[in-house]
Amino acid sequence: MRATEIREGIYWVGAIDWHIRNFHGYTTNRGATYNAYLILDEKVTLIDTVKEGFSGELLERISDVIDPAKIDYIISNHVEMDHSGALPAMVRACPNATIITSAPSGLKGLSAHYGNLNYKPMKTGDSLNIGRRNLTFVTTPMLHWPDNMVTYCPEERILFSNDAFGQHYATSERFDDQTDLAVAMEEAKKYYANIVMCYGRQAAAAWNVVHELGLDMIAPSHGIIWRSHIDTIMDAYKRWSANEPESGAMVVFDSMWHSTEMMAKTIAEAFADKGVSVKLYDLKNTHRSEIVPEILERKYIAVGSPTLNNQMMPEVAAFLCYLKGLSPKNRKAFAFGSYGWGGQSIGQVEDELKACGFEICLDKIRVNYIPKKEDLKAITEQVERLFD
Ligand SMILES: Cc1cc2nc3c(=O)[nH]c(=O)nc-3n(C[C@H](O)[C@H](O)[C@H](O)COP(=O)(O)O)c2cc1C
Repeated sequence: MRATEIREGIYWVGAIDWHIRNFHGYTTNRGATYNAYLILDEKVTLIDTVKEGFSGELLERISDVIDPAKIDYIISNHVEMDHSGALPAMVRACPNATIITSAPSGLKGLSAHYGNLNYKPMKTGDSLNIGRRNLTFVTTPMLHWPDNMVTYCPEERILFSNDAFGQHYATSERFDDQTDLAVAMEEAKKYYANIVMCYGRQAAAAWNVVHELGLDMIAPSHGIIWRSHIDTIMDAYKRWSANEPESGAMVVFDSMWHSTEMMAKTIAEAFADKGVSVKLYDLKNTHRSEIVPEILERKYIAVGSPTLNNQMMPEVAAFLCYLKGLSPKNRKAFAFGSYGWGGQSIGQVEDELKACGFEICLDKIRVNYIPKKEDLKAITEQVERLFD
């Protein structure tokens, strides 16, 4: 396995996880990469490691350019195990290395995971001279763990951005201009929605700092490296972190016997008839991590569930729980569903939508058993009135 030179003396030495399809509950249909970068300078520096189980691949790629024992610094931009899992193996292979981490949270987090190693904590603005290059550290707390930081090399105008700007996308290509940009952007959007969205305020603050740097390259810890389409990904992050979609709708439901499904289709049609772009998702067929990216660009969210044993459907509950955690802002929402007798699910869905902080823009829509033509007509009129 070979290293890929991304700039003179700077190599990608990460691992490609072609087969992973579930990353802590997030579907990764295109696999993933764990990116690590090796800088050859007076002090040999490794930026991030890889997930445990891929340390052999990391060591093989490093060995393609240098004896790993010569590494002086291992920079750990983020404690999470997809970036630090190979740290124990690296410490064994590079006995003289100092581990650079953020202060205080990186130090605390790495110590909790790996015990007492040779750590050197850094604060925002601290720099490390490694020879003809300097590396400057900027902590980015809660983007998306307390310990996160990014590493900037001013001489190369490269930002090693860790999870920011990443995508779960296994490819043999390393750069944005070597692969299909639409796919990279789709995966970047999915990554932002599932991992970063709940920290939109921090993302917007980080965006302002990164924007000033005039970068040649953004080298994240997952997926392809941005060099030809930096503006495209920066513009998308600005839009997503603003969290203020102007239009668009999505209808998300589960259904046992198709009544709630009929209501969902009617609601979707009503949005479309009003010229509002709409997406319809059946939670039986689409995983929640594939639905949430759509929320980034949509203002209206309608969620439907029939009543099952006095409750909403478990898939709907899981979706709403996930959504609440991701906390999209400035959305309008309403609940709907079919029921047999008590019909508690629809109120439960509405309560959860309120708990998400959404404005309830329509009274909950309830239909007893199978919707009749008049019920569906009434639903259409209710939704259309939103735009009168
Ligand atoms: C296993 C089961 C449990 C149900 N429990 C309730 C219930 O507790 N309260 C209620 O109002 N309706 C209950 N129902 C009735 C459904 O909510 C009703 O049939 C509804 O029309 C189903 O909508 P759907 O076609 O979208 O699945 C239950 C139905 C089934 C199959």
